[in-house]
Formats: sequence, C-alpha cells, structure tokens
Amino acid sequence: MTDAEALLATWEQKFRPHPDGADLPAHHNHCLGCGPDNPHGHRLQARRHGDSVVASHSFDGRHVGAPGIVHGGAVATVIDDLYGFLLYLVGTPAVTRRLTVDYLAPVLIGTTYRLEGSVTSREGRKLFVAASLTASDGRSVATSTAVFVTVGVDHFGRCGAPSVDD
Ligand SMILES: CCCCC/C=C\C/C=C\C/C=C\C/C=C\CCCC(=O)SCCNC(=O)CCNC(=O)[C@H](O)C(C)(C)COP(=O)(O)OP(=O)(O)OC[C@H]1O[C@@H](n2cnc3c(N)ncnc32)[C@H](O)[C@@H]1OP(=O)(O)O
Repeated sequence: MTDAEALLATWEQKFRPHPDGADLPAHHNHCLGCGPDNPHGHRLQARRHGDSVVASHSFDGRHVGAPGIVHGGAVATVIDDLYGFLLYLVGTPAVTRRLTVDYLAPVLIGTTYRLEGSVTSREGRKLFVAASLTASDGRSVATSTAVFVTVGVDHFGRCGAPSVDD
C-alpha cells in the first residue's frame, strides 16, 4: 500500500457517525487548517454540535496582516477548514468550489472567537454551507457562505500526496 493509499484508508474511517458533542478528527496531521504536525497551521479543533460544527479558536502572530489584526486569508483558511469538519457529519468527501467571507469587524490576534458552521441546503452534488465567527461579547466579526461539491475518495488519489506521511 502506498502512503497515499494508507492515508485515504484512515481518512475514510473518519466519516463514521460522530456523537453529538464529540471532538472531530483532524483531516490529516499536516492539514494547514487542523493538522497538529503542521508548523504553519492553525490547529483548529472542532466538535459536533447537533447538525453543526463549532470551534473555539484564536489566531497567533504567524497569522498577522495589519498590525494586531488577523490576515483575511488566514480567517478564510480557518473557515474553509471548519467546513471540512462539517463533511464528517454529511458523510461524504467534498471540496470547496466557492468560498465567500464578509469581514464585518477586525479579527484580533490572541483573541478567542467562536466558530459555527452548518449545511444550509443540498442540491445533487452541491452542498451550500454557512459559517460565522463570533466574539465573546456576541458580536459577529465574520460571516461566510460556500459551495462544496461532493467527490469520490479517488479525487484525492488522482491528486497525489507528495509530502503527507500519515
Ligand atoms: C492522495 C492524497 C490524499 C489526501 C486526502 C486526505 C485527506 C483529505 C482531506 C481533506 C479533504 C476534504 C476536506 C477537508 C479538508 C479541508 C477543508 C478545506 C477544503 C478544501 O480546501 S478543498 C481544496 C480546494 N478546492 C479544490 O481543490 C476544488 C477544485 N475544483 C475541482 O476539483 C472541481 O471544480 C470540482 C471537483 C469541485 C467540480 O468539478 P466537476 O467537474 O466534478 O463538477 P462540475 O464542475 O460539473 O460541478 C458540479 C456541480 O456543481 C455546480 N457548481 C460548480 N461551481 C458552482 C458554484 N460556484 N456555485 C454553485 N454551483 C456550482 C455545477 O453547476 C454542477 O452542478 P450540476 O451537477 O447541477 O450541473
């Protein structure tokens, strides 16, 4: 079995049912959004909350854009990865086809935010999803919508796995 095949085998198991409140597994150890072994990563940790996924997350100095403010691309990365956790609940792999983010207020380095994402509708292979990033005082600092398109696991096999070792 190649490294890529071994990875895909472990990944398929992550689509088993997850009980409400359960911590959800990283997509893989080097995932930019959630992998624990990626030194550049966000190490997002998400859990199931009913039909949604939620996370408590803070950005650090690696993610700065304007001084003190998180780079918008870093915010988009974390939201995109949150949607990736939602796929465990949907039960099928999918990839981001379209991602929009409304940046409503500065996201601050070293401040903890609550993320929540859910599926709003599904049409054939298209999953329409939405997410929010909320400050501790309840202010919404970013909202997002995205379109994911379901793919077979073979999609990832076709793309190869040049530097992923688990
Ligand atoms: C061997 C290595 C293994 C590694 C894998 C291990 C682990 C995997 C880990 C994670 C993977 C999954 C998620 C979790 C991870 C992180 C979360 C972040 C997710 C990402 O970071 S993921 C990367 C970025 N992402 C891409 O890399 C996608 C590139 N792209 C494509 O690969 C193709 O583009 C594809 C496959 C998407 C579609 O291609 P296609 O040819 O299969 O399908 P087509 O284009 O026909 O669209 C189908 C239907 O969607 C409709 N449609 C299209 N666009 C629309 C839009 N904007 N709005 C509304 N509807 C739209 C069409 O209208 C049609 O609808 P209809 O069927 O009704 O006509």
